[in-house]
Amino acid sequence: MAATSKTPRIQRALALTDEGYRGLRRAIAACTLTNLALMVPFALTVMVFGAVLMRLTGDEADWGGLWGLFAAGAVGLVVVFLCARNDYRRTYVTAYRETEATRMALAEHLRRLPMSFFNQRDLSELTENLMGDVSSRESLMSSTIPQLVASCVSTAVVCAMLGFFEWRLALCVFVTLPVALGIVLAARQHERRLFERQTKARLAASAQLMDYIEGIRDIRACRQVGARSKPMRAALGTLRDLAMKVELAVDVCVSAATTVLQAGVGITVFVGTMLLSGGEADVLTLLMFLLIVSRVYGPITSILSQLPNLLSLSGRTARLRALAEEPVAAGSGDAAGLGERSIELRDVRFSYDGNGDEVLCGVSFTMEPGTVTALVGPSGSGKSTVAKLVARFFSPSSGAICAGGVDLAGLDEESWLRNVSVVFQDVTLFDDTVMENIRMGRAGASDEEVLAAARAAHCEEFVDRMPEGWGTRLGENGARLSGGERQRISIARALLKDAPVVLLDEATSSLDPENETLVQDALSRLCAGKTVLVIAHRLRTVAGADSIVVLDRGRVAERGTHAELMAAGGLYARLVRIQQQSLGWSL
Ligand SMILES: Nc1ncnc2c1ncn2[C@@H]1O[C@H](COP(=O)(O)OP(=O)(O)OP(=O)(O)O)[C@@H](O)[C@H]1O
Repeated sequence: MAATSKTPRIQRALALTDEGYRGLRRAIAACTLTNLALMVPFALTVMVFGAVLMRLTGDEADWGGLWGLFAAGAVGLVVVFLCARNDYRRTYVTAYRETEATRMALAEHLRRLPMSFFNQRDLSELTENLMGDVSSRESLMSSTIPQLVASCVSTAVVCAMLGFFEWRLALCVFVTLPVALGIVLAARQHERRLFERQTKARLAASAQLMDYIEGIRDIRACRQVGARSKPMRAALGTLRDLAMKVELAVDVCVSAATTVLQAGVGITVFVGTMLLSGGEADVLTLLMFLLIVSRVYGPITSILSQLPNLLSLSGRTARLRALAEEPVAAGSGDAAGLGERSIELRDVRFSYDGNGDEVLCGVSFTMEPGTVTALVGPSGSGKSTVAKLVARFFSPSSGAICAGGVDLAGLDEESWLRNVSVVFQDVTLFDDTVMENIRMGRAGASDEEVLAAARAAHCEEFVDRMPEGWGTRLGENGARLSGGERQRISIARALLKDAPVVLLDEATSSLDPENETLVQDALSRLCAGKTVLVIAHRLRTVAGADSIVVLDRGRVAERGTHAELMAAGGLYARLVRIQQQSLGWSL
């Protein structure tokens, strides 16, 4: 969907795919054809009307010709039906297909963006982009743009035909059109600003709603129902006020333009009567013009009422374009085999917002292949951030993380991630079956392999209690699972993936002591012979690590084995002592 310099302007303006742009052109042609075909029955009606009028005024009517006109009318109706069917297929089918293609392309593009992008963007904003903005474009593609262009073409044809009959009356019919258009165009800047404010207010309101719904449990627990609903009420109030302002502005503008346009009827009657009384036009011509005026003003009025929406589309498509053109994560190198080599952090610095406070300030250490490195330190010292950088979810602001001497920044993100199994604190689950949620660890794994991994992670015990066992759907983000059950699913995924690098961030923090012992056993099997980075607050679980790195405020404070660090009597020894005192255990 990303545009190039050769992309036609309209395609770029509407953020269309190549196929969508071709479809839109075909839809416009089909719609124009329908509008022109619709003129045939109308022209025949005028001709029949003329013939009947001749009979009424005493002239000899040509009945044979009249029957011919009726027959042509019947054929015309069939042609109109066929054109309308083709028109429907082209416009609606094209719009719906393009909507689907755009959403899929954007979702796929989002998947390839660096994680830092999601740190700066709200989920509700992205949802609005993918659903609201694309839907608005769909409705304009299906029910506005083709009809608008077709109406302009057919109006121009009618204008030329009328000019051929009687140019002065034709001028009267259309003299008000430029003024009406001018009113709509003059108001567009004001309306565009209002539309933009309305979009911002909608985003703010949906962010407030999402916050409120996600936090409902805590709001109730803290008895904050009234207080927390205030910002949501304010955001919804702003949205309501802006919606009314937009409606009012559009309505006033369209009503004024339509009234000016309709004045053309009065002008046509006035000038027509003058011409008739002066003998410069006959009754038939005047009646024909009045008939036609009523026919052409309908589509023009609908164009005028649709124009404000069309003019507001530019803001929405600009957001779609910006999203589609967001640069994907850099690096394309193949990471095959690098997971089996040593992983080295070289003076890594990192801040989440790119230029704010540094979370890591020059971290350096090496993880040898097949060894366990434990990362410990006070809360907020940057342990999880290191794990995320090794997984390449983010890239260091400076310094480098190298596998086998190759900088991860130059590698294709997905290629590197094939080397890495992660079990993090926050487990993401999908609204799918237990089986498929575990199979995410390795797409294409057989049912037997999935079940073996699940059993090794001790998932069986809670899955057996579920109504449909392994086929039970987990609900949105695994809503029906406890924290410990979610972690066991995550461990099962990692076991199934069986990658050479394993990142464990508080992998057993939500488990009770009995389950923790069982899962530790599964984790030992997962980690055997792998390069492991383990983060755990309970220091006894990392005492056996080959190397322990102690982080403090984004810096490596100490490094060594458990015995060395205890002997050194530094931060690690102090943390161990505090835990011993609070938990009453000893090593
Ligand atoms: N997505 C984020 N955006 C901005 N800042 C973040 C983000 N994630 C973490 N931080 C900040 O980075 C710092 C380090 O966080 P990190 O999660 O790495 O610490 P940690 O040592 O793993 O903490 P804990 O032991 O409590 O899990 C913290 O000050 C935190 O507020």
